[in-house]
Amino acid sequence: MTSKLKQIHELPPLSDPLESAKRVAAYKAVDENFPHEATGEVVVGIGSGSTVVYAAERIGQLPNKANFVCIPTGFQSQQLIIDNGMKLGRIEQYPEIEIAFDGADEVDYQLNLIKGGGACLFQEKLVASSSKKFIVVADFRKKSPKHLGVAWKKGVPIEVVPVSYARVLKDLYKLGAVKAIVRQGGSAKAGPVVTDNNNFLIDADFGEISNPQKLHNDIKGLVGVVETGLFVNGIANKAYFGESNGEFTTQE
Ligand SMILES: O=C(CO)[C@H](O)[C@H](O)COP(=O)(O)O
Repeated sequence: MTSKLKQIHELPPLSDPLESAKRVAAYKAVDENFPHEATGEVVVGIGSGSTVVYAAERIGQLPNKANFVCIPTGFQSQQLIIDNGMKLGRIEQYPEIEIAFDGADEVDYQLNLIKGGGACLFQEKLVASSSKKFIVVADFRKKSPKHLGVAWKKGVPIEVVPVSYARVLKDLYKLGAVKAIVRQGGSAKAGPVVTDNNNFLIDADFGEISNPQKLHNDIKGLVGVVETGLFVNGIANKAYFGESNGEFTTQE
């Protein structure tokens, strides 16, 4: 069925080269991993952010898209599914997902990720950890030369129950954070960002993270923490990176 689709090299480049990099990563990830020939129902996870927009666009171009049930990771992703004419499902109905596509803020050499720059980390982790195959789509800026905390300098996003934020901030400093702040809405909203789950987000900078699994476990053990943006322990199967020269690279 892929042969009926326009191939990526047949498409005109986008005006912003960074957008072209995101598109090539996402289209290639879908083309090479999506079960195109499936005739029965396929449950697909759709992540959040600006790169996964192109993955949803590509899946929406498939002629058998009526067979797919797409599980969102938040409000933006729900809109993406609807806008691309795909069937929307809920994780409560489909707790087992065949394949999920999502972006990342940083990817290390072992395919550990920092996610949550778009404030959707909890549902993103729920969907990714419920998927048999989890494919990351990103542009070249997201690759870390080695550890997490090198390319992404804004800190590890952590979703917390609102009433616990002050306590968690103190505890994060005890765990070694050099800076921890409650994410603010800025000019778009006075006060903190409120997630799709009605929680707050803390961004905690731990510098270069040599043991992301341990850091995740330590943060997850704090009272008030719902989830961390450290995606570790082999959760991601493969990453596609759009490069600045219009090509793509992979890591698995
Ligand atoms: O984790 C995320 C949202 O919570 C995004 O996937 C991450 O921020 C990457 O976004 P983009 O593709 O726009 O760079």
